[in-house]
Amino acid sequence: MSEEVKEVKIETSGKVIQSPCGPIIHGLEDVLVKTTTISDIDGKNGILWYRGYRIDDLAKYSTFEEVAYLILYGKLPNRKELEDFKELLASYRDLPSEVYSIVTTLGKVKAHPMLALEAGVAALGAFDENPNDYSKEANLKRAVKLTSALPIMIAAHYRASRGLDLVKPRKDLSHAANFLYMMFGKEPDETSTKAIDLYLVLHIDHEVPASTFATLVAISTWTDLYSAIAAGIATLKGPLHGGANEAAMKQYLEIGSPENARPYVEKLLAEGKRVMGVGHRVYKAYDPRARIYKELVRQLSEVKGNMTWYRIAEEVEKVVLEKLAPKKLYPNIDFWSGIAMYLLGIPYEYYTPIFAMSRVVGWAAHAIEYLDQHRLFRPRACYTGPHDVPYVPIDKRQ
Ligand SMILES: CC(=O)SCCNC(=O)CCNC(=O)[C@H](O)C(C)(C)COP(=O)(O)OP(=O)(O)OC[C@H]1O[C@@H](n2cnc3c(N)ncnc32)[C@H](O)[C@@H]1OP(=O)(O)O
Ligand SMILES: O=C([O-])CC(=O)C(=O)O
Repeated sequence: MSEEVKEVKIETSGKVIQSPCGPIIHGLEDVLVKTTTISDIDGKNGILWYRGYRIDDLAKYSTFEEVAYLILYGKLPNRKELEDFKELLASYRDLPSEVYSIVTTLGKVKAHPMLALEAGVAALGAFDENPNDYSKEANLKRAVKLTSALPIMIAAHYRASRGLDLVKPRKDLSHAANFLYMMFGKEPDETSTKAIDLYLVLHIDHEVPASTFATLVAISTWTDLYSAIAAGIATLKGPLHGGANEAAMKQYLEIGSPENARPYVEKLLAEGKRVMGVGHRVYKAYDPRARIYKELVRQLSEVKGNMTWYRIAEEVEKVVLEKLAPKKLYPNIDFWSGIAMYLLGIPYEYYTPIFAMSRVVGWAAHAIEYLDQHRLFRPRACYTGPHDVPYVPIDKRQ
């Protein structure tokens, strides 16, 4: 930024707190931190683009591998590029035994799998072949390696937590199918694979949410990509962000039947609590990913012969549209996504890790992009405590 810029006026439609030092843009709402060509959101109209392509088109016609290529390399692959990329991803389907050991140990003690992912990704950094190579090429290679590594870690944690033998990855399956294969030890059917694949396509990137910002803050210090991704995972875990998919499913389980949905939500709102899977910092309309995935959940529920969870969510949605839509609060992707995972037999603590398994691509792409326009993130806080307090020796303190 130019040294001549002395005064900057930041426009925000968000909440501003007046502090003794000046206005604080609460939660950095609407504050721009970088330029990007990776993804864009029209929050007013509920539209999402990856590299200029509408999410609706990519969801309909592309697989996770194609979209991951798009996010990382900036263009949709042709057939040859796609085959090569799939081969590359498959060639990295392995973990050092020490990393397996860390992840499975955390599985055995029933640690949350997001903690295992944080630890596993950081540990993987210890095995980097060229830790001092910070080039774009080296980081892109790491991004692909990490994309292959996360599903292995999640499945290893799941199996260890249940006392099951590990299932080694297969190189001949798609990213989504291999994940389900490692989880359950059998080749998945097409419907289940599609449910995971679409979940991955819809979660791959979302401009600069809290987790991507955490990744950017970390990479802005010139730390390594593994550490920056671990920061993203740590931040995604919270229930106001990625952890909302787990929280939303727990909400449906607590509701238990479609008839209980209305009184449950009305009581929640009367107590000033939040409906999980609802609301968004940027979308002031229905989240386009939620709209797409809702339809998959409906179809999957029919195939599985279990409409209960879809019906419960539908009833919750009715109350939300009635009572919260006037405040521009609508269902987000986390409202629907957990139900599909539940129908696939995946326990709820794995829903956010599966989100991370996709978002790792977006985190890495944003970190790599930011290194080209790099400046250290270092904001200020307005200190409101006292100064020059007289020092009291320990024996004289009250
Ligand atoms: C993949 C993702 O990360 S998507 C987001 C996933 N998170 C969730 O689903 C958790 C539930 N949702 C929320 O907590 C919020 O909507 C967030 C955190 C996502 C966004 O919140 P913010 O932009 O910070 O909005 P903020 O917290 O200022 O809320 C604005 C108003 O809406 C209300 N509100 C926001 N979300 C909800 C909700 N889910 N249920 C009920 N009321 C809500 C707040 O109480 C507040 O009301 P007030 O102005 O009367 O005090
Ligand atoms: O954009 C956000 O704040 C959260 C979100 O939906 C995502 O990360 O997918």
